[in-house]
Amino acid sequence: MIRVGVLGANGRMGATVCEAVDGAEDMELVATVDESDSLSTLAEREAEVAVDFTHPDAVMDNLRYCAEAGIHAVVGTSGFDEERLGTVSGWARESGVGVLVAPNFALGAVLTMRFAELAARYFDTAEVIELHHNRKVDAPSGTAAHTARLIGQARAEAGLGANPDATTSAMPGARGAEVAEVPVHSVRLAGLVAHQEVLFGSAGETLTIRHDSMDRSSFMPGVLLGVRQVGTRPGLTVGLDKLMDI
Ligand SMILES: NC(=O)C1=CN([C@@H]2O[C@H](COP(=O)(O)OP(=O)(O)OC[C@H]3O[C@@H](n4cnc5c(N)ncnc54)[C@H](OP(=O)(O)O)[C@@H]3O)[C@@H](O)[C@H]2O)C=CC1
Ligand SMILES: O=C(O)C1=N[C@H](C(=O)O)C[C@H](O)C1
Repeated sequence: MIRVGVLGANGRMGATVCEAVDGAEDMELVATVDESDSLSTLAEREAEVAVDFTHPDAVMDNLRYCAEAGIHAVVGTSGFDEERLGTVSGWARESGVGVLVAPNFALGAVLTMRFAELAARYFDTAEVIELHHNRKVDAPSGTAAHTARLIGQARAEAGLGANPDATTSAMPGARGAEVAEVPVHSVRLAGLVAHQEVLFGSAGETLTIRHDSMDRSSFMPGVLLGVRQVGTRPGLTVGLDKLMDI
């Protein structure tokens, strides 16, 4: 049995993770932690793996605690850039724990990112539109930022320059945020869960890759896979694709 603690247990994702861990035959939910609880609960209850779905402002303190306490971590919380990943990688290396940071745990979203990475070199222009529920605190989504970075890297490796774009006059925000020179547009709408479109265009053709999470259960197989494997992967792993052989 893997002893699991959940950080952000009362949140939308945390509550769903608690149910999924409870229902997994090879896991035991030993600790639930929210903002008013002490992180030391994790060590007191001898958690082996902590799952973090909290807030970009909280996740770094949580991960430093887990590394110091020798607890592996599966992280879904957004807000990771290269600097944060470097810091977490250092903590994981020093302590010997495994840390999995996954921008998105839904299988279809992981495939979307991989397909986008493959397609990027073949098209002149690329843009990302992400659509989420209106309670989401950050924009753009971690998934969209990660997708844009993968596209930007693939374009650079293929020797493509910036998106050709004749816009010389635009209202602030009209062309979205730029991540790795890829425009990223964020929609926030009551009723949505998590959705993304990656659009590619060249002369005479476009390619649209779309993924929809209609329910938070879509993230659970990926989270449980992460919990099962993180202890066998010391150091930092970024992206669920590394555990899926794609
Ligand atoms: N990688 C993936 O597949 C997915 C990632 N996410 C990401 O997960 C994160 C959480 O999303 P969601 O569940 O919708 O958000 P919620 O706001 O519903 O949940 C966050 C929870 O974390 C709690 N919290 C805040 N600070 C701390 C802290 N220091 N220690 C412990 N708990 C804390 C909050 O408590 P309180 O409300 O009292 O502040 C709240 O219960 C976001 O960053 C989101 O982008 C979401 C879905 C999928
Ligand atoms: O806040 C959410 O809901 C989600 N957050 C993650 C992100 O920022 O990419 C993953 C998914 O899009 C749902």
